[in-house]
Amino acid sequence: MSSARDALAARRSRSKVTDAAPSHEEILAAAAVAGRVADHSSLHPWRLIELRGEARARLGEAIARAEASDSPSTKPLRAPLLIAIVAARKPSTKVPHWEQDAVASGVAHMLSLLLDEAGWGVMWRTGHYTRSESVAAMHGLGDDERLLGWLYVGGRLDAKPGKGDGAPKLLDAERFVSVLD
Ligand SMILES: Cc1cc2nc3c(=O)[nH]c(=O)nc-3n(C[C@H](O)[C@H](O)[C@H](O)COP(=O)(O)O)c2cc1C
Repeated sequence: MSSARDALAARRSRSKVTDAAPSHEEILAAAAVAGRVADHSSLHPWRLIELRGEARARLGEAIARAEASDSPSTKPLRAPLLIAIVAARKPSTKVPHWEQDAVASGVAHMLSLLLDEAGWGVMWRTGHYTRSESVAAMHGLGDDERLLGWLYVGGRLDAKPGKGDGAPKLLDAERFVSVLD
């Protein structure tokens, strides 16, 4: 098992994946760990929805309705498994929605990292239709739930030499970190 530092330094998004996909049990195991992110008042303001098989085609139809298009979108078919990230806002006088959404986003990043570390290809995707009514209805979202997009998950293609097979470059953190004293 790699350290969190090593896993994050090596992580990269994979836009093209094969038809292999992690099982529901693997997603449950990864979600149990991803849900360990800091969570103000432990509200657990998130949930995940796995879209497999025909559900991806139904999402394509919902996207078409959002776009007033005659033909279903084929975008959801780009991976065998889509994991919808839902910010499930809970009633709280102490924790505002933006803090709750930060927790849901954190869970998605951690889940993405864990799946990448386990050898799967992952890419977080959205679109201008992400918060459309038809897409919300297709997922069965409640009034206090908002989609943050989908993790597209599948098997990794063999890396072509020289293409995406090296360690990603780390950021020049001096640009993003300042000090007040
Ligand atoms: C909330 C969110 C939504 C995103 N939506 C898209 C998207 O719709 N299309 C896309 O090409 N990349 C999208 N990205 C960016 C990719 O997931 C990925 O991070 C980016 O291509 C950079 O690659 P890297 O993760 O290997 O550094 C999104 C990322 C986040 C966090």
